[in-house]
Amino acid sequence: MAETRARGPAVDPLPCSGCGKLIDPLRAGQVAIFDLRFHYFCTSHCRFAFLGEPVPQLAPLHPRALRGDEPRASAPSFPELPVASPRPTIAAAPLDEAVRERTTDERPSLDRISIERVSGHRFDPPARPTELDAPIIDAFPPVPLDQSLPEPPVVDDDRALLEPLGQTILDAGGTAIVPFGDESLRHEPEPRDVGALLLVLAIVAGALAVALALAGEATIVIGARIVLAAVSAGMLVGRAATTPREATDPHPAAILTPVLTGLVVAAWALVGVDRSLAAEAASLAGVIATASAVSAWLIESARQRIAAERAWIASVLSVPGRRPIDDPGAETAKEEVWDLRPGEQVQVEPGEIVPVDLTILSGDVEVLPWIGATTPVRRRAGDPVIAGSTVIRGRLRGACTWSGMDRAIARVLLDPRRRADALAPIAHASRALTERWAFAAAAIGALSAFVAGRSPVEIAMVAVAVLAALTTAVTAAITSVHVARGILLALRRGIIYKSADAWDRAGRVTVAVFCARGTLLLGEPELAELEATGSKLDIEGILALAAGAERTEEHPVATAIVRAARSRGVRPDGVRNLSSFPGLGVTAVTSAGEELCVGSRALLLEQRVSIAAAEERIAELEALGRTVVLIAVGSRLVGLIGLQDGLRPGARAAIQHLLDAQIEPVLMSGDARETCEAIGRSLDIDHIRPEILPAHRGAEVRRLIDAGMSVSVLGHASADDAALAAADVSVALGAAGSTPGDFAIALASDDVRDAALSVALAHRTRLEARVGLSLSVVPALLGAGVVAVGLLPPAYAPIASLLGGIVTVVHARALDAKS
Ligand SMILES: Nc1ncnc2c1ncn2[C@@H]1O[C@H](COP(=O)(O)OP(=O)(O)OP(=O)(O)O)[C@@H](O)[C@H]1O
Ligand SMILES: [Zn+2]
Repeated sequence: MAETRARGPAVDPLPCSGCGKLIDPLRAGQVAIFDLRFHYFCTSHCRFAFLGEPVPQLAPLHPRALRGDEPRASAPSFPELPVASPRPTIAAAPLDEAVRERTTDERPSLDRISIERVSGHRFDPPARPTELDAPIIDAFPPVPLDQSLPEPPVVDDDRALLEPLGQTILDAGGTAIVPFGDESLRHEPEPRDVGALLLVLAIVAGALAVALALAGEATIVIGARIVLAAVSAGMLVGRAATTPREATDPHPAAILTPVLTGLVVAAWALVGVDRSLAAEAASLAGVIATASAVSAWLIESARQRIAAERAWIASVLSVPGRRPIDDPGAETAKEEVWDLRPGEQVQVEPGEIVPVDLTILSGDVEVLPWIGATTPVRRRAGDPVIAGSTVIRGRLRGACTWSGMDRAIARVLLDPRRRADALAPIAHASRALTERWAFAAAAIGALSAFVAGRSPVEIAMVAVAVLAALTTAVTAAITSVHVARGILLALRRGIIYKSADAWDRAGRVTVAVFCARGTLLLGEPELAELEATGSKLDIEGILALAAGAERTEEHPVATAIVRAARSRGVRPDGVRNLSSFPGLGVTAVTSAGEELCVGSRALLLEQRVSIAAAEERIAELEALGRTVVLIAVGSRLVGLIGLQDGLRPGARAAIQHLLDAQIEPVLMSGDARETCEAIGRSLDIDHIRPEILPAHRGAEVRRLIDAGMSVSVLGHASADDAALAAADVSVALGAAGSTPGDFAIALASDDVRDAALSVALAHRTRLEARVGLSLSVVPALLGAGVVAVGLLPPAYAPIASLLGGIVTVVHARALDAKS
């Protein structure tokens, strides 16, 4: 499935709102929201045509000039011509200057995309502790969850546009722009419009059917009410038949069944002798139809914002790619292409959006690493970059890893077959509730009415009322609204869930294990202490031996020691017979022929070196959070080195996010217990797993899982692979877009806060989804119960359910407003 549909999200073509020509909505040149509806246009011309506004003085648009591949000097006849970047450019707030610099000779252009991002929260570059003895302090105060999310795109229905979202796709030829083409298609109403109209009619007719109860109980009145209810039902059937079904909608039959059976029961009651029962049945039919229509309208309004944001992201992702040309002297790459596939090479120029997930092959670039990111980061060869990132500086050449619907962002957000809001277990469960369990509840209601000895018509009314109360559009789809919001909130931080299931598991995590080095710690320790423990060697001699032993090692500890020797002008000793013990240290033979051992206490104990003399000092340093490396020559301890690693920015905030979500943070490290405890104290982590050898990390994680916990592991691909692979939920920093990892959650950033947020957010949204479902189901169940035991007439069940639906949607929209 690696290379399905490389052309990007596949969507049915829609007519351009300006000229009517059929276009792919995801590649529309311009997208705008008017009157709460999306409009797609081939070009800005079409947009002006649609708005009935004059086209600004762009004069004869010359496609070649528009493409910007002709030097400005050679187009003197179009002095006012805005030179459009051939592809969308996202100007992010903090980088405005960078982009402006590049385009100073360009006037603000209509065709150039420019989505202003409101910069909510900015990350500053990680601060390195300068003082070696600096205490472990967090460079950043905890960021409250709510505050840390950047602002969403502005969706304004007041003709202030969600400014042009796509970019004109121009033919290379000369006649690409057809400003006013086929007018005949222009006012063709869209299915969604028809659906909205039918809903309004259904509500009006249904409400009339109920209101006419005031006109008494004459057969003719009851008959008229049933007819009105039938009209209302007809509108709902018509809407179901004409409006395309959302992936998160329940089967229309489930929603329509109570509406239609309500009518049948009313008609049945009408032929009976009991006039007031017939009136009640007519009311019930009217209430059900009205409630059903209102519920459909409510859910539409609840998902309006996420739908807009989703469409916005889809449109940003719809950019063409470019294959690099092999002639290195050439200025620009070849034609724009839509069919990039995994493995192919891609070239992205500064200012352009990355069209596919890729791994950088060459180029040292600065990018905004995801859609909506506000802080540029540096990426080099070997780093993954996801589609939707914007290259700020430097030309990027990469190998496509995922394209089309397989792109990291598209997978759970846009692909109808993988959308998390349709497939998440909780969304599935609420649809199943309306599609199946509601029928069981109706049967139970009918049974209790039967036991109470009520008439067949009454029994049928109770059954229909219970069914109608539980099968509402709000109940069926509200959880998917919450899930979608969670996915979108996460995307705004570059957090990518692999699947609906991964999101769900993340929401159930109880323990978050940090692979300490590089995740909570900077992974760049500095030499803080260098001490001799005997009189055999001076400190320079000790450092020379240690550096000699470590000079071929790649461990951060080794790098720190070699670096310290170099900066002090100490020449590493020419040691031989190096052998390295992962997670412990190294042994060797000194140039003088003595046995040398550089490493942790565990290594020295294994080599039968007594460390009793220095025990106290070691404990002292470890209590400060130092990694203590011991040096022994000829089985005697000669010296020790204290290394100080700093906390990564945001480490404390990351822990706070977890604690807030009631997830227990665990520090897993190869370091000594005392050291880990010191780090744990400074971060508020109680649960420490120290002195775990690299080879044992997977087993350690499995042990936690066996103890009944749901474990996520937060770490880096390759460095922490063993632990990540064993986790219930693996969270890989900086891995979004890369191929090899099969992580439940991949981050586009390298920020440990985002790693913590990825599980905390899933927790929070999962909880919100459950609250939403309860708000909708509990009143419905109460109403159904009251009606089933005969305390109130049957119509009260759908009414209670409708009130619940209103509260549910108010809750969802309040959360929207907050996020
Ligand atoms: N090359 C080395 N030289 C000296 N000591 C080493 C070396 N490699 C490991 N050690 C010692 O073993 C300990 C454990 O190392 P390991 O690589 O397992 O974890 P770590 O560096 O502490 O990272 P983490 O905190 O992520 O587990 C180190 O703290 C250090 O004391
Ligand atoms: Zn058009």
